[in-house]
Amino acid sequence: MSYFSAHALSCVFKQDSSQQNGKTLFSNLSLHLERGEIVDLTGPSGSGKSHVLMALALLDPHASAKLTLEGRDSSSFTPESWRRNVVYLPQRPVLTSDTVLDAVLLPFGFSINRNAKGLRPQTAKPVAKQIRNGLDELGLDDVELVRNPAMLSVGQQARVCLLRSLMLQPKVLLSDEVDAGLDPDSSDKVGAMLQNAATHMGMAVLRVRHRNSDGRASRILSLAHGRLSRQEME
Ligand SMILES: Nc1ncnc2c1ncn2[C@@H]1O[C@H](COP(=O)(O)OP(=O)(O)OP(=O)(O)O)[C@@H](O)[C@H]1O
Repeated sequence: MSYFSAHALSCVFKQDSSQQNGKTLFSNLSLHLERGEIVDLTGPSGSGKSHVLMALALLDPHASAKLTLEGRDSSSFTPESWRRNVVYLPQRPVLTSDTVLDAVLLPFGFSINRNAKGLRPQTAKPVAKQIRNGLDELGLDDVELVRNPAMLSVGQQARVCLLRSLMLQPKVLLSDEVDAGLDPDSSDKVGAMLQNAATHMGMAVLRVRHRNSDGRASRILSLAHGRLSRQEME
């Protein structure tokens, strides 16, 4: 039994209200991820990689699939609890909070800014320290916790979003080109942090990447013309 599996993974854009004559982006794909495994997903632009990831997180209304996590069918989860376990990290960073700190804490439903209500100071300090350390590890040591995320570059925002996703400690992380616009050193830091999460937390990571292999993935899958195939490792 695989840690995470997808069968009959399909994405069809319906053209009319009768739900007939749709455009099929992909159909009947299968994939699996083992605990603590990093797998890369490559393929031409527009081949549907993002839609695969969104389908796995039950975020794509055009997609259908039979999904299991640790042997449990996705239908036995609420969509919310599935998405707490299977987190999609989108290609375009979305940070709406006023500070980097609040942006990272947003999914936890609390704030430790000046008007903090929900978190006791003895909890707030270690969490802020953990976020600080995470940002430093990702090469964001010059980004203050009080900085407005809108003032960050896209590559910086992407790494803040990555840290936020990792702090949720999902069982599966679906990472959509998080290192796309980064220099090689920053990209390596992102890879190292994902590897750390896989090794020490057992997180299964599926990464959409256009870069050359960084040696961290155990398998590389390629999506092209609606088909998923395993690529030879270099
Ligand atoms: N409503 C729609 N109707 C028909 N086709 C659509 C629709 N929405 C998206 N598509 C198609 O889906 C594809 C985009 O898929 P996706 O964004 O998953 O690709 P990708 O492989 O992640 O691309 P990239 O590498 O450029 O990010 C495109 O081919 C686009 O034409």
